[in-house]
Amino acid sequence: MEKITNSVCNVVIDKSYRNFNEALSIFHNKINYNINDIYDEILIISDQNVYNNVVDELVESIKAKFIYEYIVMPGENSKCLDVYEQIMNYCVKINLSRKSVIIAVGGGVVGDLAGYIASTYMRGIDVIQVPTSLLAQVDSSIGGKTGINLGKVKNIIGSFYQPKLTYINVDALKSLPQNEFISGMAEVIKYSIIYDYEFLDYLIENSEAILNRDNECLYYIVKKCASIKVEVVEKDEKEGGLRKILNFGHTFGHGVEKLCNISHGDAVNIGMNMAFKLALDEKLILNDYYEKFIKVSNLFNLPLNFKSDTNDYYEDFDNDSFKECSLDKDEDILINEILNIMKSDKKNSFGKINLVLPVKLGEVKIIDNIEEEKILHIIRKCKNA
Ligand SMILES: O=C(O)C(=O)C[C@@H](O)[C@H](O)[C@H](O)COP(=O)(O)O
Ligand SMILES: [Zn+2]
Repeated sequence: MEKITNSVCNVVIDKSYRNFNEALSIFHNKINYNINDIYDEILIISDQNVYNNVVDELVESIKAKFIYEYIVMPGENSKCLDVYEQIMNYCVKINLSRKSVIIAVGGGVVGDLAGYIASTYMRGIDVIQVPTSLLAQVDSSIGGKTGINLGKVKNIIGSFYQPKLTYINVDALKSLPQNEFISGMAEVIKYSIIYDYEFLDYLIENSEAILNRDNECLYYIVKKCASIKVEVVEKDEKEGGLRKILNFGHTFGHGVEKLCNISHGDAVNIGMNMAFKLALDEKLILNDYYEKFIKVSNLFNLPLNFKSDTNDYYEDFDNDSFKECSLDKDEDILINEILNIMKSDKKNSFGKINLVLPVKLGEVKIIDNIEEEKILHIIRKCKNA
């Protein structure tokens, strides 16, 4: 069991769920900790996929007297106001109090949703994150970003609300479907580009072992990413400046994610590719660095370009005339819509799009003066024919 902690974040990395109570006791300064003395009720929020694999084992190790479960449908659609309201009603029904705790067991969707419920129920009750996907273990369960989507706008409703504890069982990664694991690797690669160039070499050299989910490699990458994240979050908890680097690939990525129905990690990788291309055009980096990004993306089978499913896309428009557009026009509408989503990004202010671009090996910078035409050009270049 490994503890990564500072004034803002409390993270424990483990290899099973057996030490959950011990991990929690560290942060409550108690010995022989009994969860029933601290919390009157526990609500576990999870999704159907995770529930079948993980929840029983965890519940057994928690040994709580009053434990409830709320299981949502897997997938991004659960991060919405309707599901939020349903869970809030459930919290009221079971009498969750200010001395209760919500435990989020699952991937990014469950963590963001449960975190937001905890931060708003009775003006805030404790939340513990138990991330089970790679993406959640290395990123979304740490640092206190919570949120839900509103229509096509990702995480536009939310709060900064730190979990009491993020308890990571690396062994849970063994049972993930391969596409989900790979998608999480995009966030792992992100850390190497924003903070630790040597880590990029590690990922390239160990790609096979990582893909085979070698125990040591998994532990190493989760620890490395979690350590970077807690360091950045401690310095800038509310994303006034430095924390924006964790959003590398996300400004472009959120647009693609929403319009093309792809996973968060895949969209982030495409978004990072766009940011690299723009940095090249702006002569901020050399081609060799970009080639290395392409190499690592290929090794992990991560996408660099997006394909649009125009049928899905047009379902959201009332105006029938869109459906009669020529292919070129269709594409232009889609590309402009990605730009519109980028304009609603939370990093922006004073009408300027803030982009996180690579500027040196393992270093990125926030740049806010790129003309829209250049951004559109990059989006166009990354659209598969
Ligand atoms: O923790 C952060 O800060 C991040 O930006 C991490 C991102 O990987 C994560 O996807 C985050 O939820 C995106 O946040 P948003 O502020 O762009 O909605
Ligand atoms: Zn992300």
